[in-house]
Formats: sequence, structure tokens, C-alpha cells
Amino acid sequence: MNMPTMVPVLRHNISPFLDPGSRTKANSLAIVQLSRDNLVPVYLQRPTGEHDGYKEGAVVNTKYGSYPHSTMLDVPWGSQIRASKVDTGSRGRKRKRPDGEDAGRPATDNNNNNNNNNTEEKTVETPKEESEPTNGAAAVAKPAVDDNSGFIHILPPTPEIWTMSLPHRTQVVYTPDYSYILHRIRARPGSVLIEAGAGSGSFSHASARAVFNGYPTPEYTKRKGKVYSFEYHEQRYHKMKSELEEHGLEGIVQLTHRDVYKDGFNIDGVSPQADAVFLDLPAPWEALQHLVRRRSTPGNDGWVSPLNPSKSVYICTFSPCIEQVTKTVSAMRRLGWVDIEMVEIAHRKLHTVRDRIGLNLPVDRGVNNSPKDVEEALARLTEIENRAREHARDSQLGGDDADATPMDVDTTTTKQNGNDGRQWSSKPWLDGRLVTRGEPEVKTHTSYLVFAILPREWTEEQEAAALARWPCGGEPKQVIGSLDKASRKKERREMLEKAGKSGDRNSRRKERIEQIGSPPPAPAQ
Ligand SMILES: C[S@@+](CC[C@H](N)C(=O)[O-])C[C@H]1O[C@@H](n2cnc3c(N)ncnc32)[C@H](O)[C@@H]1O
Repeated sequence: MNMPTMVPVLRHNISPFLDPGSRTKANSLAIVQLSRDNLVPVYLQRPTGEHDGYKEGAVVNTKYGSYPHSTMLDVPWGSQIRASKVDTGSRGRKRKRPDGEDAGRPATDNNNNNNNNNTEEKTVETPKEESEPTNGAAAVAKPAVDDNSGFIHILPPTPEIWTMSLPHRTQVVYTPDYSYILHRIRARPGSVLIEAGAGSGSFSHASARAVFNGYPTPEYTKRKGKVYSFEYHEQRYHKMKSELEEHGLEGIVQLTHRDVYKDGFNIDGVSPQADAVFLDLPAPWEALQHLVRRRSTPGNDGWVSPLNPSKSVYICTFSPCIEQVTKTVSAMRRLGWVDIEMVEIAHRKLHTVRDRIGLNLPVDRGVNNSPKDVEEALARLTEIENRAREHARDSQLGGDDADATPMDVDTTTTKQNGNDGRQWSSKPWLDGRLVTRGEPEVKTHTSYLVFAILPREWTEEQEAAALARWPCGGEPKQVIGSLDKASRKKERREMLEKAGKSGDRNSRRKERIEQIGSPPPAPAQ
């Protein structure tokens, strides 16, 4: 009897960047959103006792309050988390650390209020070893107690959010740029990319998601999408290496510590066979010499091209100044790259709002309570004058509301109704003119992007094989569509005659009349 063969499947801890699941989990990356542009990466830990002086276990301290990790665990992504009152325990007391640092600083000093644009190292809550319970008792964390000092949202990591929250070690490639770059270099599931330098890993995360089509397994022989990333700076290399592991991306992004100008892009002499290349280097033209199909320089026996031999390769280089662009383009031309093009991304946020102007609108945010036109201004003045006149008459007569001032106008109705008696919509988002305003300051230039294509090599034999398979070029020559009117008429007549129809206009008219009958006689005058 034939037994089905069992294929062992390697189970990977799938990256939260590729599949975060529906809820937060322990020992995984989550992003704490403090405000729209203020995001903090946190590695959530299950509380097992006092941590860093907090009885509730690990705590994220922000200017919007304190958040024990226990309150952020096992909740649906996107949940709003309320701040907690935390028991600082021993943290409140001054204690000296071995390095002489004061470990008893107040909770707010651990504020993760980051500025996204600085290039300084940001605080990332990384998993730390739990501190020993002080009294030798079982490690049990104190349950968190709600506080009304604020709230945060807990978000799943995505390359876009990571770009906004990552610890900056260098200038990074931002989302508007990398989304365009990945599209232009045809990065898609299954692509193999070369990236240099890795820097802070912003582009690496985005490209890993773009090429991902499963983790490589020994039994799956077809190659999977992969990013071969290179970084020259040793500290950055080590930091990024550990980040890739923590994010479950080490199978997708292969990071190598290397000066690519000198040593190129092959890994232990083996070609990555890249389909696309992204260079974010100070001198991309120096790396281009390694991105060729073949080398003529002596002493390169056994050298293989790092590029995929059976495909055209797409490249993008990212340079902040035009001098670098000029040098890159010259090198590309020399090395046979074609379709060279430079693009600058001009990123501009547009705010679309309803512009509500009018005296009769309720006082509300986004409402400008001034006359929307001359007509409304005149109507309002007339109304005030009439009331003033009435008031003067009433005071002469000594009426009941003689004390009322002209301004004691009942505005309740005018607040709700227009002068034309029209009720304002109770849906403010439908009122007013829809206007779109750009940012006053346009944050445009990040860098110049140079794109190019290196066609695949094509031998005489391949040309002959292609011609044999798809024969073309042997057809009789035929000119279609003559330029002058007489020739076009002649061509048409010949065509119609060939199709069995009459070539000249009068015969065609006669034929049609025969088919549908004569037109009715014109009416007598
Ligand atoms: C602007 S950063 C790259 C930022 C990265 N693209 C990102 O999105 O985070 C440039 C990086 O290139 C690295 N680098 C410079 N010269 C290099 C070389 N010859 N080989 C490899 N990396 C190099 C630098 O150390 C630096 O980290």
C-alpha cells in the first residue's frame, strides 16, 4: 500500500510586519501611538513580577500617563488603552546603579516623547530581564489600576509606522519615496533585491514586505523573495542585525557587513541574482562597477555578476544633491544602463475641509461667524436698525420691554435658520464649501531618485532560437494609410471593390436607395 510521504514543514515565527494576527501578544513588537505623529515601538512583555521598580511589571511612561504592558497585552490591534496608576515601589526611592547612574528618577523621566526628525538614538522599549522579586516571594505583578490621566492606541507594526517610529541612526528613506521606488524597480512577491546601505532599516522593512512570498524552506526549491542588504558601519550593522531578528525578518533580509564600493555584492562568491537594486550611498557611482553583467578587467576570473542573468535589472539610486546625480548618470551610461531618468518626489499634504462662513451658523469649530456675502451683511444691519427703531418707539411709549437694548436680540432662531428661513443642516460635514488647502510650507525635497534599466544579455544563438520560435520579418512589405488625399481615396475604392462593393460614391448611393427605397418627395411649396 502506498503511504503518503510526510514533508517536514519548518515553522517560522512569522514577523509581525508580515502577519501581526488580530491581537497583541507577548515578546512581540507593538507600536504605541501617543499622538498622530508620535509613535513609540515597544516589545510587550508578560508581567512576572516587579520590573525596574514598578510593581505592575514593565511600564511605558509617557507624558499622557503610565501604561503597564499587562494592560496592552492580548487586546485587538487598534485598541485604546487607558493610563494606569502605577506603584513605583522601590523606584520612588533613590538608589544607585553600578554605573553610578541615578536609577530612582521619577517616572516621567522615562518619557518616550520622540521627535521623528532628529537623527539621535530614540528610546525603544526592548525586552529586558525581569528584576528579581525583592523579598524572594513568588514573582507576581500587581494588577494595574485605571487612571484618568490619558490614553494611547496600540498599533501593529507596519513598515510605514516603523519608519515614523524607528530609532534613527542615519537619514532614512520615507514612505512617499520608498513606495514610489519599490513600484518603479518592480519589487513584488518573489523578487530578489540588493540594498546598500542599510542605515536605519527603513527601506529594508518596506522592501522585505514587498518581496515576501513565504519563508525559505529546504524542501521548497524555487527561490523566494529576498533582500540582500549591505552596511559598512559596524555598530549600525550589529544594531540592525538584532532588529531583524527581533522582527522575525532575518529569513527575508540577509544583512552583510561590507564596504560595497570595494567588495561588491556577491555573498561568498555566490551571486544573489538580483532582479532590482536600490543604492542609498554617499557615492553610488563607485558601487556601480560591481553591478554589471560581465567584467573585462584582468584578475576577475571566476567572478560572477550579482544580477539575474535572465531578466532586465531595475535600479534606483537615492542622492541628496545634483552633483551626485550627474556622476551616477555618467557611470550608468558608461556601464550600459538604459532608460536613465531622474525623479524628485514633491510630497505635499492636502487638507480638505468644509469652509463654513455665515452669521446664522451655530458657533462651532471650523465655523467663521461673519457675513458670507454682502446680502447677508445688509440683512443683518437692517435687522439691527429695525430693532433699534422698535426699541426707541417702545421707550417713548414706556412699554414693558423698554429696558431691552437693541442688542438683546433673540438669536436662537437666527443661529439655527438662515435669513431665507432655511434650516441649516444638522450634519455639519455636509454644510459649507468644500475647500482643499495645501501645507503652507512644502516639505518636498528629500532626495533625487535616479532610475535605470540594465537589459539582459542576448546572444546570437538566443536571437536565432527566438526567431525560429516566433518567425517574423518575412511578410511582404505593405504601406497602410497613404499620406495624400487622392491616394487614400484610391485605396478605399480598391478596398471596397475587393469586398464586392462599388468603389465610387454615386454607385454606392444608388445601391443604398435600391436597398431602402426612394426618399419621400419633398413637400410642395
Ligand atoms: C543614508 S543611510 C541609508 C538609510 C537607509 N536607506 C534607510 O532607509 O534607513 C546610508 C548608509 O550607507 C552606509 N554606507 C556608506 N558607505 C557604504 C559602503 N561603502 N558600503 C556599505 N554601506 C555604506 C552608511 O554607513 C549609512 O548607514
